[in-house]
Amino acid sequence: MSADTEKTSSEAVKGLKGIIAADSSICLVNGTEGKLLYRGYNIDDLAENATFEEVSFLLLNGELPNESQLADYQNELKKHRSIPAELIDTLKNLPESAPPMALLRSLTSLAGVYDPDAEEESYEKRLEISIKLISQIPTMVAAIHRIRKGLEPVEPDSSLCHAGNFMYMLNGEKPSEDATRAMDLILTLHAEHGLNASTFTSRVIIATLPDIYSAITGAIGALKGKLHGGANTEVLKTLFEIGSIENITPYIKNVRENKGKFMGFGHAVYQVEDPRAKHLKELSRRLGEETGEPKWYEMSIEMEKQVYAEIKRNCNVDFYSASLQHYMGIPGDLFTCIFASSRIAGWCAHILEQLDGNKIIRPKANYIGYEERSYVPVSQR
Ligand SMILES: CC(=O)SCCNC(=O)CCNC(=O)[C@H](O)C(C)(C)COP(=O)(O)OP(=O)(O)OC[C@H]1O[C@@H](n2cnc3c(N)ncnc32)[C@H](O)[C@@H]1OP(=O)(O)O
Ligand SMILES: O=C([O-])CC(=O)C(=O)O
Repeated sequence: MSADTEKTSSEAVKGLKGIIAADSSICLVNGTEGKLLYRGYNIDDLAENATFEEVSFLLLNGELPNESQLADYQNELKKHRSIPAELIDTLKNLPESAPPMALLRSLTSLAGVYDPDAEEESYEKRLEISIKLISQIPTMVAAIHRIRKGLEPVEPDSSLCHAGNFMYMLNGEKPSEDATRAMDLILTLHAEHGLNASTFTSRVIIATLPDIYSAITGAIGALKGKLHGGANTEVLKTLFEIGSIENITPYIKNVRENKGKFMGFGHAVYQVEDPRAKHLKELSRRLGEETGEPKWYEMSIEMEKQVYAEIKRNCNVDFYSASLQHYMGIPGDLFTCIFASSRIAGWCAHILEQLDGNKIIRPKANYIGYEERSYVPVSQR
């Protein structure tokens, strides 16, 4: 009998909640204190002071870069920004109606096919592929955004920083300093979060020793789900569906009566406020004022209050990122792709960590099926 078919009395831990599945020095998520550290640095410090270039370097390498390391890293990111023309050609032939995350998942897989280094196994090459992916996922996302709007993709601009260039490739216009900072903050806050579902997926895949593109393609698939990264898209849909503050109470009643879920609320780890939410909330407030459309922010504030009163769950990172990204002119169905453009840094850091002293990840199921039984020929069933 294989391990899976052995009868066992032990019970499965649903969702593997609380199970320690790896040693990791990348990120601490303290769910009772509401504290998040990337490589020991508090997310509040990073949100206020660091750029995504510094944060992604930190996640990959374990330390913040000094000036010359940062300059080299920025140059490397810039060098890799363009994606193969074949990806653009393929994208133009894929259905425009496909969800952007499905397009991103497909393009990432295809990028691996066109990367001559994809199967390289040295640490140096794997680090280079990681940097390439951190650089190119935003280029893919911007191309997806523009092509489905019937526009040509915009070539990257090497005079712009990572976040500024991302905004530029999305909109075709040089972004303001404020818009660049807003994107930088979103990228910093979403970059890493321990063994969440998509990161765990990336580690499970890389542990079988395929190539990094395979692991990232799988991670994008996991992030797409609405219980994970896909929740931000659902939050904006919810706000639009509710439409005004007066409709929040009946909406909540309806969700409860139908045993539904409040998207952007609850968390597998945080029992207190998600430490990232306040940063997104404050920026959403500011942009709501600046755009003269404070309604979505104000509705979010009221939702937060009423949902907490109803289910005693705080909002998570996906909640205020919805109104915020809406104010930034990003369409709702692209939000999860923006999330992926950030979380790629965490995924790659975990992939490199997993490969250092790798062991295949293979838990065991508590078999609850039939005892052994005899095959019955089809004519006798
Ligand atoms: C980047 C991220 O991935 S952050 C999370 C993004 N996802 C969402 O916002 C989707 C809505 N939230 C949820 O579905 C959940 O809170 C999750 C998936 C995030 C966490 O799930 P769990 O770890 O099971 O959380 P928890 O133990 O608190 O949930 C227990 C019960 O509380 C209730 N609950 C938790 N969150 C919610 C919610 N948002 N709305 C309604 N009820 C909820 C449910 O009854 C849940 O049981 P169920 O999942 O069987 O329906
Ligand atoms: O950690 C989790 O379970 C979900 C996640 O990715 C995040 O909150 O950023």
